[in-house]
Amino acid sequence: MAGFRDEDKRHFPLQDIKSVVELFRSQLSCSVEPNLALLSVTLGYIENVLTNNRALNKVDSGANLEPIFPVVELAPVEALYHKFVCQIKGSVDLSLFTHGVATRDLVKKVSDVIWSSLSRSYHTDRAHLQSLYSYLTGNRLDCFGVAFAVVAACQVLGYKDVHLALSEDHAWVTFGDKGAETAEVTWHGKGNEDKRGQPISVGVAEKSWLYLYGFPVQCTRSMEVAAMVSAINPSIDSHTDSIEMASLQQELLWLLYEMGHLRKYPMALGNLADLEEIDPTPDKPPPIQLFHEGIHAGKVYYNNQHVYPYTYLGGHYYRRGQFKDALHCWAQAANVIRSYNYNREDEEIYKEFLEIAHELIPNMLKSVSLSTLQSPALSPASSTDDSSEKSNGRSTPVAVPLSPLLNDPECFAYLLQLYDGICQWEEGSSTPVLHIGWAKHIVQSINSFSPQVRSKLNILLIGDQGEVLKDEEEEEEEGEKDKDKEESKTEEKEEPKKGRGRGSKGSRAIAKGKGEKN
Ligand SMILES: CC1(C)CN=C(N2CCN(c3ncnc4sc(CCF)cc34)CC2)S1
Repeated sequence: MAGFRDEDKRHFPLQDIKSVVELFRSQLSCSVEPNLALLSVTLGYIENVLTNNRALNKVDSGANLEPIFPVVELAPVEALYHKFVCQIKGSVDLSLFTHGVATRDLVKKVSDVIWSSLSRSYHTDRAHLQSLYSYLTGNRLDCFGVAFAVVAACQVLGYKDVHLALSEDHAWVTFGDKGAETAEVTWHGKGNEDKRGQPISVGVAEKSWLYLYGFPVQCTRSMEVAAMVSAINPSIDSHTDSIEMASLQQELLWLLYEMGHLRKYPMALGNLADLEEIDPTPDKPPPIQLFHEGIHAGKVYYNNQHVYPYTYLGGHYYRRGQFKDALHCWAQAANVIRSYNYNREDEEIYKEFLEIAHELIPNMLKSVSLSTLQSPALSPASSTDDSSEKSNGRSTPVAVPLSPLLNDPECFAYLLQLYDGICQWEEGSSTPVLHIGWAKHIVQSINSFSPQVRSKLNILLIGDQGEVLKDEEEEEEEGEKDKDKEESKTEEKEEPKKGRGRGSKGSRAIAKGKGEKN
């Protein structure tokens, strides 16, 4: 694996965002695959300068201290790259391994080399530990960074078959013919024994979200570049982001988007959409389109087993006050999680649903109730008919109608689908999901809706082919008829009830407001 080629060197010294984008463009455009180690060192170097809140790299522009983009010389980047190459080639005796595709022993050996060179103790969940710059200058990597470093090291050793596999909260590698083999190369979460060297099969069999039912993002080299760009962390501290670093990430994600490398990467599309929501780039597709492209990718390439595309969009609608659309997204997210069994390593997605149910939805219900109370039509001071004021000197209490959201049966149906999905997630799981705190919020949320709406609900039974099996009224009418027939009917053996959950032919219920169009 050679270092920077001449056409790459001409971009140095990097002076601004544009020069970094052009370096990435030339690395991604040429016939030889992009050099993961070189690009990761370059990004890590820039991130380190722009997010270290040392005053020295800031120019006092009067109003506030503006960090200036660092000048990145070729020499220090190439020096760090060669340090990586020497360490990897010096630790792996390739004569012990077959040429061509990698073996499990090779992958495990590379993982051991990275693992054993990490510093003894450091906080692994800190920021800026994702790049090879962090590894080479501080011997520290987070769990994603270890997996990425293993893939970059295998690239240095000449193995083109070793690739990064990404779930929504874990990373591992694929290798061998057609990338058919899998191996753990890093740890996951806290207090879990690492399974490095083992294939992924058990996690998939357990139906845990962490392994996405065997539908992870299988990266190409360009998607591994997208992963390192997605992993950029612009935060200087918990309250401040480096504008330059966020802007660099945004422009690199647009480069990758335009080259088609985000097409099968829902989370990177979500990252770009979030950045665009904060600071829109002129003449680019709007965030809403990117979020929907992420959902579409999840459906087309990953059997709709990914949850984050729906919670990315749900968060976007929530922040814009489009609460019905947010509820619909969260119901669809729950519809994905229902097919999994909860496992102790799935805490991240548990926390996601907990925040939706215990913070976002209560805040939403509170805010729509408050806005109704404060709406001009209702506040006595501004009411047109102030006769009540004159007659008894006190305004007569005005019956406060519930906000449209709380009168909308579809919103109520989405709320029920959200909770039903979480309940089904728990069914058959080794670890419980719900506790009494959930019940409190479920009752509070359901009670926020008007009694009328809650009575208007109509459950349509939809078969696996999408046909309407029957709705409640039909069911009631049939119930009447059945009673009449019961006497005459001889006992017949009932069809065994079809199971529920993934892959079963069981019907599913769709809750709609009465009289809704189908
Ligand atoms: C809807 C959300 C809560 C917003 N941000 C989210 N994420 C931020 C970005 N994330 C990611 N973005 C790109 N690629 C990856 S690979 C991976 C698993 C560890 F390797 C995580 C992740 C994780 C999820 S999900």
